[in-house]
Amino acid sequence: MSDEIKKGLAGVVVDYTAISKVNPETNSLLYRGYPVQDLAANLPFEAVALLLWTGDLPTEDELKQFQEFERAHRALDPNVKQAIDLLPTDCHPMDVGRTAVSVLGANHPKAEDSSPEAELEKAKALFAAFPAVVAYDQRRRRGQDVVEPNADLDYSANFLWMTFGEEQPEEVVDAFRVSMVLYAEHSFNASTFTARVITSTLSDLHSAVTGAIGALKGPLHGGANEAVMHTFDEIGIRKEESREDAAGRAKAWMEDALAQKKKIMGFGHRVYKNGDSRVPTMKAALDRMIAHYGRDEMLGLYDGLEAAMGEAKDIKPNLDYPAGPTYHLMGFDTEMFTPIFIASRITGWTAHIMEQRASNALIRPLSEYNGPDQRELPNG
Ligand SMILES: CC(=O)SCCNC(=O)CCNC(=O)[C@H](O)C(C)(C)COP(=O)(O)OP(=O)(O)OC[C@H]1O[C@@H](n2cnc3c(N)ncnc32)[C@H](O)[C@@H]1OP(=O)(O)O
Ligand SMILES: O=C([O-])CC(=O)C(=O)O
Repeated sequence: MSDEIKKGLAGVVVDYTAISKVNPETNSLLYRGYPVQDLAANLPFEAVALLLWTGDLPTEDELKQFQEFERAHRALDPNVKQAIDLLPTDCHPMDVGRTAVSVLGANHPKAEDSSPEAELEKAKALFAAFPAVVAYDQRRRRGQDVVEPNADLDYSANFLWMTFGEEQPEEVVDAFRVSMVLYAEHSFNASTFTARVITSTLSDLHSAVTGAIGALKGPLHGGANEAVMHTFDEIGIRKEESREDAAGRAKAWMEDALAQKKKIMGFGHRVYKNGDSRVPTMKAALDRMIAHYGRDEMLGLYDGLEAAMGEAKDIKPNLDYPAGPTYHLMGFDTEMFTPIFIASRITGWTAHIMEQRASNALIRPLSEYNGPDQRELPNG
């Protein structure tokens, strides 16, 4: 292999971006210059979405207008419902999310209009429409009907309302909001890069988001939040177990898994090598949910796995590690975790789609051929 080849584009800088700065040296993440922790502590997710799209925090009026828009566009689209109903209830919910975005694109009157105004409008509409897809998909798998949106509730509270058919306590809504802010944007990760590659061919916004969903599904990327829960399930969640006992079992599980050279989902990161900047904020939200639901044994499992991984390999958790158990405690089915990630990352993806389009160059790297030399057909 040539020295020039960078497998997985590791360490390669391919373009500028003004949307977010991931800094592994200072272990920080800025959205448009603002530390993500500050945004998560202070702002509704709708304001963070506007920040990512426009580059600036919205004024009170701009936020209010967007919140009204979001409320007006959040009901499950009848075309989308029809398409979802054709899909088996045992397919992966990421397939449902991918299909829903594709259907929304095919039905959008400005699907082929890539002016900045049309792109922003499409991004906002997708942001508003997607929670109903996740909510309905979880419900139909449980044999339940659609829950109509509740116009008294903001984005995060309504997401939970449409999923569970009940208003959730403030601290649960807040932990969910925090997760949405933290998942929104992370520079040139695999799914965002996918969206930018698709956009670079001058394809449309919904195609780029559909492709990004495909990239997010994999367990090396967004699918890890679901995989973390499978680990917890494999170890066994025993309600009422003491934190210490749960931690002991988790530690033993991890030592065994590492001895078998298994890759443990929810740990490690391509860019952060000394811990993910978002984990402390998400872990604090998880701690609040553990206290709220009285589920100390979950903390034992969490701590036991983290400690054993740290001792054996010094590899730190990534955002998916605390996010998975948080969504579990809230009552989401495990396979819905990555679709929730879509709902959040739609903001980052669409901001990157607009940025790519504004300063486009076709993304088309080179490869070094290592197949057989030129040869002739047997009867040539
Ligand atoms: C929101 C997100 O998308 S965050 C990422 C979510 N993904 C996961 O949690 C999946 C699990 N983690 C991983 O597979 C990796 O850490 C990745 C894909 C995220 C990053 O991978 P890379 O930067 O390519 O690092 P790479 O996979 O080469 O790992 C370097 C070394 O650490 C080890 N390692 C890294 N992560 C893990 C892990 N989760 N479990 C066990 N070993 C690991 C690798 O086996 C490798 O060891 P080696 O040098 O002895 O072969
Ligand atoms: O940056 C990455 O490679 C993956 C990640 O953490 C994200 O997309 O949030």
